[in-house]
Amino acid sequence: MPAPRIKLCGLTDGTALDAAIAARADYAGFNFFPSSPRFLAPALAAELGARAAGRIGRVGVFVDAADAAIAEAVAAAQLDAIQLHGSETPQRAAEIRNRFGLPVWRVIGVAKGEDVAKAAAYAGAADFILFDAKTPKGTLPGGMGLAFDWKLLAGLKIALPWGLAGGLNPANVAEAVRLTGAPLVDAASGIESALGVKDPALIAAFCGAARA
Ligand SMILES: O=C(O)c1ccccc1N[C@@H]1O[C@H](COP(=O)(O)O)[C@@H](O)[C@H]1O
Repeated sequence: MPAPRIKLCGLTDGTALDAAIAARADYAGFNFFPSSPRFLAPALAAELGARAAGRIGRVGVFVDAADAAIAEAVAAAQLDAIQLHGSETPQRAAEIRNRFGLPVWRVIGVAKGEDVAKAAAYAGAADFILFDAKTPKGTLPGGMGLAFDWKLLAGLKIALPWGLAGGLNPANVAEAVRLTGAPLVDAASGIESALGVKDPALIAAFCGAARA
């Protein structure tokens, strides 16, 4: 099984970004959801986006965002892809893809087997599916460190490239990859020493374990 690609999400400072690049992560996630503890304001997004250029892919995370907010972030951070982590329909995902000319990653929240099947509706509308744990109502839609039952992805048949998120950390990512065969893994809180504070040692450990 080839090693998975790695996305490290919610980077908010140059030290964490440099650690992600040094650990050979494939994507840096920049969070543009204002309620997130990992929210990145446009001025800092511009700085990190420029620092990342040509060294790591830049993925912007949005939750039911308006076009104007997406446009501002795309321009500031020079995004390479747009991750939709809200309740965006296939129609809205396709509209965003057409409007911004960037690959769209659609997140599917999983609690039960039937949730996994919802990914099929995004064929032709999104470019990539990211399965993440469904979070409790009234909380953040992601970045909560919650995992779902990875066995729900057993025998997955899907027309789009896909990845796994939700509660991944240096201690469990190897097992998650072994059980699911995920071609990409994504972590936010599992590489932090405190809420919203990325830890370079955990970043290195996560990338090493994901590839082990
Ligand atoms: O990280 C956040 O704060 C966040 C807020 C709103 C939507 C998505 C968010 N993060 C995404 O959720 C996954 C899983 O997070 P975790 O590893 O379980 O903490 C993360 O990789 C981001 O893509």
